[in-house]
Parts: sequence; structure tokens; C-alpha cells
Amino acid sequence: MTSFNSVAVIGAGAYGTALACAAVRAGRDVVLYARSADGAAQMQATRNNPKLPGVSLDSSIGVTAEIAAAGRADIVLLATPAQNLREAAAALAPHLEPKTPVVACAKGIERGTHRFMTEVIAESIPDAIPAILSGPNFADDVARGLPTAVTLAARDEKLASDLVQALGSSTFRPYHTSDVRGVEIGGAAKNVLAIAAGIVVGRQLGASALAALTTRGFSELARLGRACGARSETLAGLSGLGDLVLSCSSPQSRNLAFGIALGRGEAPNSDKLAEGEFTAPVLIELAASQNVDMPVSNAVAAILNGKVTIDAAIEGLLTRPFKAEE
Ligand SMILES: NC(=O)c1ccc[n+]([C@@H]2O[C@H](COP(=O)([O-])OP(=O)(O)OC[C@H]3O[C@@H](n4cnc5c(N)ncnc54)[C@H](O)[C@@H]3O)[C@@H](O)[C@H]2O)c1
Ligand SMILES: O=P(O)(O)OC[C@H](O)CO
Repeated sequence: MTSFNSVAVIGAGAYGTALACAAVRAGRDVVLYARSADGAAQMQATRNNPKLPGVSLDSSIGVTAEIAAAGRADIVLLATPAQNLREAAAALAPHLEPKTPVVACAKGIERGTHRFMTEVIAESIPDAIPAILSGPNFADDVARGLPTAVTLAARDEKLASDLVQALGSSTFRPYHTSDVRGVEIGGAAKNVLAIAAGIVVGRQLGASALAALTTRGFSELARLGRACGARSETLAGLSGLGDLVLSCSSPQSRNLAFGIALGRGEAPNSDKLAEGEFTAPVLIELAASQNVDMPVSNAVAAILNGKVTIDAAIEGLLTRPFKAEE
């Protein structure tokens, strides 16, 4: 039995809505907070979210635009984009009981500050207990109740385990860890690397190149992770390698689709959130500050800010000096 009975999800986009569905399946009382009163009223009435077509919201999920209602929950999940997490946490702060677990479900690093998601929570809501949930799962799969597994990290492993008990079900299976930083780095870096994978696909460089890119991408993700104190088993787990493999190989991935469009010389769909676009510059700044070599991520960042063409970036990666595999 868990002592966490109620869950609030902040951010009624694709993932927030999917997590609300998962929390209901886990047996929790769930409230889903949408910023816009009109959006909340529409979802409450239609039981649909246009970002998750074909998914019907369980009748027990209350959709609200009252942030105070979210603040009364035993657990809060923050499912906004990474760059919006600070404003969401700040809005929640005055309404939250002290020691409430606040779980970041966004994948990214804050631009400007270089803060990881749990650091943003700690700064915005000093009384809260920050945690992070990340792993290979598409909102649509989670919402439909297809089998998924993720990692849930909190500094206190017992709390992480309690949160897993509260949120897990047979189809949404979190694994707990105390390696917060490892989970955060995997989720942030995989989006940048998935854009690179998309470019490989869009440029029709072949399946062998895609496998090589994904593997070398993991190598640099793991290098950065280790430099930041993450554990190897976390980096090779669901939130690291697992999510990288999913995002670099599945057409459902928005980051992969973003990269495919770039690789084809087309404009990416600006209606779809591709977190890697925002994470790339801060990821390479972080890597530079740790003296970590991240050639693939550097290439993505340079392409995105117009410093190099895609062809020059590919040429640059393919003509790097040969070296030992590590
Ligand atoms: N969609 C997925 O499959 C998926 C899976 C795992 C993780 N994630 C992560 O979840 C995060 C959100 O992604 P998404 O797919 O839900 O994006 P989305 O674009 O579908 O939705 C984002 C939602 O956040 C809301 N929002 C923005 N700022 C807010 C604020 N200050 N307060 C309240 N709400 C706010 C927006 O109104 C929007 O409804 C991203 O970091 C993403 O990487 C997504
Ligand atoms: O659609 P993407 O690329 O944002 O990926 C969604 C999830 O992060 C996959 O785990």
C-alpha cells in the first residue's frame, strides 16, 4: 500500500495527459492542470486532448485550470517542456504542502542557467522533494496502456521506491534509483542525439550509419554522464541507452522527425516539440565545461545555429582521426 493517494499533473500536453492516464491505472486520484481555462474546460467536457487523438480520458480525471487544486495532491508531476518547468514550478510553489514530492517529467537542461530539472525544482520550491522520471516511452503508448518502462530517481532511494509503488502498474513500470543526475543526463542528451539520427535517416546514409551514430552517440552521452557523477548502470539503463535507442529508431519520435526534416532539407514541423533543439546548445556548453568531447552533439548544435552546413558536419565527423574504441 502506498501513502500517496493523489497525483496532480502540471502540463496538459501529450505527456502530461498520458501520465494522468497512467496514474489512474495505478489507482490514484488524479487532477490534470492546464494553463488555459478554455483548454481545461474543453478537455473536461470532451474527455479528449487534441495532442493525443483517439485517446479518451478516464471520467475520474479532473481537468482544472486552478493551480491551487494541483497543490493539494500528495505527488505532483511536472510535464511541461523543460524550458517552461521553472515557471510551472514557481506558479505551483505557493500552493504546495512542504515535503511534497515534485517529479520532473521533462527531458532537458535549462538554457542560460545549465540547471538540471531537479535543480530547477529545488530552486523554485525549496520545501519540495525533487525527483525525476524519464525513459523510453511515447505519450501515445502510455495513454493507450501499452507496456512501457521508465526510471524514477530521487536522492532518497526509499522515496523513489515509494513513488514507483504509487505510479506503477502492469503497463507503466517505473524502476527506482537514487542516481538523479544519471537519469537527467540520459533524457536530455538522447534528444540531441536523436536529431543527429534523424539527419542520418533524412540524408539516406543507410542503416549501418544509423547504428554507428546511435552507438557513438551513446558513447558521448555516457562520457558526459560519468563526468557529471552519473552511474554507468543508469546510463546503460532505461533512461539512457533505452531511450536513446527508442528515439533514434522510431518514426514516432519528434526529435528524430525534426532531424529527418533537416536531413531532407525541409523545414521541421514547428507545431511539434523537439526538446533536442533547445537542449543542444546548453548540452555542449555543459560538456565543454566538463572537458568532455561530444562530437555528434557539437555537430547538431553547429547545424542548428547555422555555423556549419549538414554536409560539412557529416564530413567533419567522418574525417575525425581514427582512435581506440571507448
Ligand atoms: N510526448 C512524449 O511522448 C513524451 C514522452 C516522455 C517525455 N516527454 C517530455 O515531456 C515534456 C512535455 O512534452 P509533451 O510531449 O507533453 O509536449 P506538448 O507540447 O504536447 O505539451 C506541453 C504542454 O505544457 C504546457 N505548458 C507549457 N508551459 C506551462 C506552464 N508554465 N504551466 C503549465 N503548463 C505549461 C503547454 O500548454 C502544453 O500543453 C517534454 O520535456 C518531453 O521531452 C514527452
Ligand atoms: O517524441 P520525442 O522525440 O520527444 O520522444 C518522446 C520520448 O522522450 C521518448 O521516450
